Order: sequence, then structure tokens, then C-alpha cells
Amino acid sequence: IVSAQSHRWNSKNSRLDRRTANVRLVSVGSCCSGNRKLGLVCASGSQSSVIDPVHLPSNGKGDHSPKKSSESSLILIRHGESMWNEKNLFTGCVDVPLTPKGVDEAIEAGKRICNIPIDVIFTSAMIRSQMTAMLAMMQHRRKKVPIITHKESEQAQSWSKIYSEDTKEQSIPVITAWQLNERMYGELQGLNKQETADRFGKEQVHEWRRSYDTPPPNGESLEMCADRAVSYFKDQVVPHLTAGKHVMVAAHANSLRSIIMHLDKLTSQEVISLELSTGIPMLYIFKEGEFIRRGSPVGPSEASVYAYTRNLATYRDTLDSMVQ
Ligand SMILES: O=C(O)[C@H](O)COP(=O)(O)O
Repeated sequence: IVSAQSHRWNSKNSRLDRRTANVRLVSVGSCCSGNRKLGLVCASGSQSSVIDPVHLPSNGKGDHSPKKSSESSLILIRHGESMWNEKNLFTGCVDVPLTPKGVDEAIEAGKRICNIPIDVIFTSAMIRSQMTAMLAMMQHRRKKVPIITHKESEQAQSWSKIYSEDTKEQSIPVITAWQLNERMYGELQGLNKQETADRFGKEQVHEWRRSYDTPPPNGESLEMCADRAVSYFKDQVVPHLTAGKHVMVAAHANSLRSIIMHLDKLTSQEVISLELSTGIPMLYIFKEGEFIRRGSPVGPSEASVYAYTRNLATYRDTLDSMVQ
């Protein structure tokens, strides 16, 4: 068991959470050739229904809705590289798209999470997070269609209605929310980060970028960003997890830093060292009201992804059986 000592999420390591306990070697099902695959499954993973509704055994009344699951997965992902990341410009709430590298990062992220159940997706109102979510979902093995929901007006809601229950079941709602936007960088937006450090000093710029309570000039501090992002997460995302739904949130460096600070119970000192790479998925298991950090899935076939819980191993086996 690799215990996660650092608060840095990066592309190099897939870290199992230091609180992962009692893992044991069990068979996680057989692949098409019939060989038994060995993987690590967390003994504490309780058997609950993460298997897609299509596969849930009917309870005799034709009810295929998923049973209340005692466990849900939460994937957090910062958008892939944006065109202003590439130019090293402060971006904040300026709505810029991904670069080709950012597109590749989003596709790679999709491959890493392609076996993990996703029932609802949240993005910010910005195109770079929405592009990342859509590109990642193109890789998902369940092949459900992510559909951005439009509720900005009654007409938008009625004109985007889906009139087939089957088609609806084969789609995943994507909810966009300005509350998940990147922190507003104020008068730094559009400035080059290196030039800004040369002008104001490295320490001052680092404090604006990474501290909890020091805002950039006429911008948001991380604390101010948390006020909207964490509140939205608690009010709008957590209820889906509590209902047993599996969620992906595609957002930004600092709106996600504020959410991870909440999930990992980081202090305002610890959060300073929290850095998020672009396009790296981070997996949490939500169980009995608690969030357990499970690291960053490195690859779709990586056995240790299924070490997170038995449920994720079962879900993957279900996908394997669908393919055969
Ligand atoms: O808004 C930006 O410039 C980036 O998304 C994050 O910037 P930071 O790493 O300086 O917080």
C-alpha cells in the first residue's frame, strides 16, 4: 500500500490513500480468455449497487432504479491545458478554450476513468471545463451520451426536452454552474505570470496565487472562491452522491483547490502547497457521509483502481461482460 503523504496531485503517481486499510488479494473476475485476474480489493468495500441500471436485477416490480448505494464515486478533474495556460497568462474568469495538448490531456483522462461509473457531470460555465468533460466522456466504456442541460429559461428547458425514456437512460446530464468557475483573478487577468512576478516580486505573486485569504488586486482570494464553489458542492453535488449517484466534476485549479481543501480537511497553511496538474482525474469514494481520497487512476487496466473498492471492480466486470 502506497500511503499518500503529500498533498500534491500529479500525473506521476497514483496514490492510494493512507487511510486505505485491510486490502486483500481476491479475484476480481475473469477476462474474456477465462484467466483469473488478481487485483487488490479494499476489504472495507461494501457490496452495493454501482452496476449500471441496465444490469440491475429487477425487483419483480420492473423497478430498475439503482438501489440506494452505500458508496458512490466522485471524480474531480481540472481542465486540460488552456490557450492562456500555454501562454502563461493569468486566466481566472476569462473564458478561453483548450490547446491541442489540453484536448489530448482530456482524452487521456477519459481513458483513465473509462471503467468508473458516472451518472451525472458538473462543469463550470467555462468552455475549457466543458470541453474537458465531453472529451473525457468520449472514452467512457459505458458509451452513455453526456448532454448539457439547459435551464437558463423555461423555453430553454422545454425546447431541450428528451421525449424517449430509453434515450434518456442512455444519456448523462451535464450541469454547468458559474459557481464552479475559476477564481476571479481581478487585475491580473491577461497578465503574464512571469512578468507579474518580475514586477511585484515572486513572494507576492505566490501569495496571490496560493494563499487562502490574500486576494489578487480586485480579485477573489481562495476563501472567497470557496464561499461559492464549496457551498455549491455541498448544496448541489453532495445530494447526488448521497442518493448513490456517481459524479464527475470538471472545473479549475482554484475552484477545485477550495473543494479539495474541504474534502481533505486541509488547513489554510496546508492548502498553500496544494497544486493540481491539468487534466489529471482524482478519485474519491463517498461513503456514509465521508469522503475518502483514493488517488489518481493511472490507467484503465490498472488493477489498483479497483483496489479502491470491490464495487468499482464489479462495475468494471459488468462493462467487460457487456463488451463480450
Ligand atoms: O486562472 C489561471 O491562470 C489558472 O487556471 C490557474 O492559475 P494559478 O495556477 O496561477 O492559480
